[in-house]
Amino acid sequence: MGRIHESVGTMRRTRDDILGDAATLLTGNQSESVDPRVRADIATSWRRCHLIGVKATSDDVPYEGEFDRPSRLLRAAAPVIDRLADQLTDSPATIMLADAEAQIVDRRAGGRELVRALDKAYVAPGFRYAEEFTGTNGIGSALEERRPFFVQGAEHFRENLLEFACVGAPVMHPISGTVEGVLDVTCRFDETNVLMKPLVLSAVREIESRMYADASLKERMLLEHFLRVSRKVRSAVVSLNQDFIISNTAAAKLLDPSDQALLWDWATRMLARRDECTGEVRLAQDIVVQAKASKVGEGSSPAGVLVEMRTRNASSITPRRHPSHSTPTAGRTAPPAEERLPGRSAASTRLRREIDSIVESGPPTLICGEPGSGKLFVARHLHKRWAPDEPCTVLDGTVARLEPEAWLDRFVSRIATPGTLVLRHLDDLPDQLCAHVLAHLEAATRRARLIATAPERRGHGPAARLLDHLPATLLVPPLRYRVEDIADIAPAILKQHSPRSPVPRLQPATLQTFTGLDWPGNIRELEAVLTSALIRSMGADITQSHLPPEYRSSPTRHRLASLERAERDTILQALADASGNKLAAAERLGIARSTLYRKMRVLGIDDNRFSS
Ligand SMILES: Nc1ncnc2c1ncn2[C@@H]1O[C@H](COP(=O)(O)OP(=O)(O)OP(=O)(O)O)[C@@H](O)[C@H]1O
Repeated sequence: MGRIHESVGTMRRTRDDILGDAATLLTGNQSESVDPRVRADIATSWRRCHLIGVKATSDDVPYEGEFDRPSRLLRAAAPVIDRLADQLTDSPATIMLADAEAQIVDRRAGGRELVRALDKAYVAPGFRYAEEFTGTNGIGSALEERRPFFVQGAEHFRENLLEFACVGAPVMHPISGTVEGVLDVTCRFDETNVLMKPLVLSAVREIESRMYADASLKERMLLEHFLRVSRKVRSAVVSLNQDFIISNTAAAKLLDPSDQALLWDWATRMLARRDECTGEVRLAQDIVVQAKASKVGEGSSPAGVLVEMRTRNASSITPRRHPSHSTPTAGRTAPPAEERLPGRSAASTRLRREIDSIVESGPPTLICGEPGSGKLFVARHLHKRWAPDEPCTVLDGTVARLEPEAWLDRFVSRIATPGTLVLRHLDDLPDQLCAHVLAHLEAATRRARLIATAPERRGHGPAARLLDHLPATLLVPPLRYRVEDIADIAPAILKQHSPRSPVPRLQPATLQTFTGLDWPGNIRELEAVLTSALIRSMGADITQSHLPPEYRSSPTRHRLASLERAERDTILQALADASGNKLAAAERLGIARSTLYRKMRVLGIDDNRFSS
C-alpha cells in the first residue's frame, strides 16, 4: 500500500464521493480493497479531504494518517495551543504540533491565504516531516538536533517549503527526558518575526510544566527512586514500568529499545512474591548483566521497578565485534555478532554452541524441529559458515512427491559438484526415491556437505535408513520455549520485509504481548503477523493496534519465566536424548530422579509423553 498524498483540490464533495475516490485511486482501479485503517482515516478526515486527496505513491512527503495519537503530549499541549490559536487567529503565522516521529498532529490559526499555501505544500496534519525524508525543516531538524531550530526560505531542503519560515522547538518529557514532539510556528518567509522563537519557547515551557503536573504519581515515584539510587552508585541504573523508562548514561549504553520489555518481564516475574531480587539477565546483543531489581511503590499495583545492572565481565559488553577484531582462534567457531544466529535465550545459546562444533567437523547433519521453527534458516546459516562462496542447493522432499524423476535428476547432478546440499523435508521423500538416494549417499557426502531437515529423528521405513547416514543432529527449539528471542528475531524480520528505512520497531508493549503467546506456527507465524502489521502500521512503529485482533493480548495464564523456560527446555532435551528414560535423563542432567519428577510437575512437562 503506498502512502496517501497529493491534493485533488475538490472542496464540495460528499464523504462517500471522497471515500469512493480514495478506494479507486489507492487501488489503481484494481479490485483490491482499501486498508480499513486508511478508509477509517479518510472517513474521519473527510472535511479536509480537499487537502488529503488520495493517490498511492511513495516518493513525496510521507502521509501517515491520523490514528493512535500519543495522548500524553496532546493532553498537555491542547490548552496551550488553544490559547495561542485564539491569540493568533487570522495572523500571518500558524502554530503546529508534531509528535516524536515528526508527524504533524495539530495545526491551528493563520490567515486563509497562509493555510491554503500550507495545504498546497502538504504542511498539514497527518504528514510527516522527519529530516530523513524531507531534509532540513523546522520540525524534523528540531527533533534530530534536540534543540530549537529556525529555518527560512532556501534553507529548507524541499522545494515545497521554500516560501516559508519556521521555528520548531522540541518538547521534552520533564521526567524521562524523552522527546515527545515539536511545537512549531510557521509563517511566510517575507513575514518572519523576531518574536517567533520566544513565543515557541515559552509555549514549550508551559507544555512541559503541564506534562510534569500531569505525570502520574507513579512516574514521579519512579523518578524519585531513580534519582536517589543513581546519585549513590556508579553502576547502570534504570527505573521502569511497562510504558515508561528512565536510565542513567551507563544503562543507556547497555540497553537496546527492546530491553525495556525484557527487563520489565524479568523483574515482574522475579518480584511476584518479594520486594527485591537479583539474577542474571541476557540483554539484546548478548550482553549479560548481573541485575538487582526492587519494587517501587507498594500494594498490588506498584509504580514500577528499579534495576541496577553490572556487567559480568568486560567481554560481555563488546557485542558488536568486527571480524578483524576477533582473536585468531575465534576464527570459524565464533562468527562476528552480525552473522550470528539471532537469539538471547539459553536454548539459542546452546544451539549456537552445537552449530560451532558442527562447523568445525562438518559431518552430514540432520536438523530437527517443529514446522516453521527455522530449520532451513539454520541450514543456510551452516552453509554460510562452511563455504559461503560455494553453491547451496535445497531439494525439497515434498516436491519429490510431485515430480520424482525431475527431483532425482537434480539430486544426481547436484551431488557431483561441491557445495552444500540441503534435503528439506526428508521425511516426505517418497519410498521409491529413498533407495536411489541411499545408493548415492556415500558419493554425495564425499563431495558436497549434506544437511537434511525433518520434524524429528525418529522414523520408520526407507527414509529412516537415510537418517543413519546423518550422524549429527541439531534440534531447533520451538519458539514458545525461547520467546525472549523474539526481541532479536522480530527486528531481523522487520528489516527484511520493510521497503524503506527507518525500519519500524516493535513497541515494548507489543513485544511483551508476543512473549506471552504460544506461537504454534513458530517463526513462520511470527513472520506472517509482523508482515501484516507492517502493512497496517504504514511505516510507524508496531503497536498492538497494528496486530491482527487475535494477537493483541496474551492469555492471562501463568507464563513461564525465562529461567523456567530454559530449565524446561533443558529437561525436554535430556528426556529426548535419553529416549524418554527418566533415570538416564536425570543422570545426564546430574540431578536425582525424584528431583527430575518434581521439576517436570512444576514445569508442566507431560509425564505420559515420556513413559519409561
Ligand atoms: N532466526 C530467524 N530470524 C529471522 N527469520 C527467521 C529465523 N528463523 C526462521 N526465520 C524465517 O521463518 C520462516 C520459517 O523458517 P524455515 O523455513 O527455516 O522453517 P522450517 O523449520 O524449515 O519450516 P518447515 O518445517 O516448514 O520446513 C522463514 O521465512 C525464515 O526466513
